Amino acid sequence: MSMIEFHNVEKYYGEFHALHDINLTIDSGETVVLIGPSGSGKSTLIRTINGLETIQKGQLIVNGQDLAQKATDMNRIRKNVGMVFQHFNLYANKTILENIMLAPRLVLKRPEAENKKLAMDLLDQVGLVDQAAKLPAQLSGGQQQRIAIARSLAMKPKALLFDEPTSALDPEMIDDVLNVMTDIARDSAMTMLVVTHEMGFAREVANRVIFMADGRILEDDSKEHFFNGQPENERVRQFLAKIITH
Ligand SMILES: Nc1ncnc2c1ncn2[C@@H]1O[C@H](COP(=O)(O)OP(=O)(O)OP(=O)(O)O)[C@@H](O)[C@H]1O
Repeated sequence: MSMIEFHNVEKYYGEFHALHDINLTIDSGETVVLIGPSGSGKSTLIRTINGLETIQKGQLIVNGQDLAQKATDMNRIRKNVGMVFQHFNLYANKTILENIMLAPRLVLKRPEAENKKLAMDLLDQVGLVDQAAKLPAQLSGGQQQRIAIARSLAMKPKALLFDEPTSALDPEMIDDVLNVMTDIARDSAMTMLVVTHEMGFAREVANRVIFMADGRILEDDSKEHFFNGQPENERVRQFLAKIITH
């Protein structure tokens, strides 16, 4: 079953044409990595999926709902589709535990004891159970990002979108975050769409790799073909040669 479907989608920022004729289907349970040069539209594409950006043309269906229809309830979409941002976006004045418990309490009305138990289990899963009472600023960037992931998981979403989750981190913290993401990709049935420059992660866990440039999808391929075969497109080959030698 498909979780996300783009049909001939076009996106403009004023006059600027940011997404050109996007056609893309992501099935439930797939892990898809989205790569491409800076400014190619990766963030824009991912942000349209939970309505943070609107599209001007075409059709975008998420979890069976057409985002262009007025009757579509964006809150329901966001309940089912979580997002992890580059800069964590934790609530600065709330404890780590509260950060995780807040949305399930307010949106899902999950009973308090059950909510707390799930939050503690998730803290355990991301290796930070001893940090529950702290404030976000008392944690490292890598720890904050793992909390942001736990917070998204607390909503039990069907899909998780990651927008460059490790680009703001010091190098020594990147693996801790990627390991958490790898475990989710392997152990859960969740759909994951990940914008990242971490090719090791893509090689290890992606089912598919998508390459964008200038607002267009130039390549949409199985991981095996993408890394082992020769991508058809010259720009994709150049991009790969550059990042892999770095
Ligand atoms: N709110 C906005 N208003 C106008 N233009 C925008 C806006 N957001 C993005 N853009 C433009 O759209 C294009 C695509 O941006 P986007 O952030 O989606 O690219 P990206 O591939 O995610 O880049 P990066 O890897 O640098 O984050 C860029 O040219 C950018 O300047």
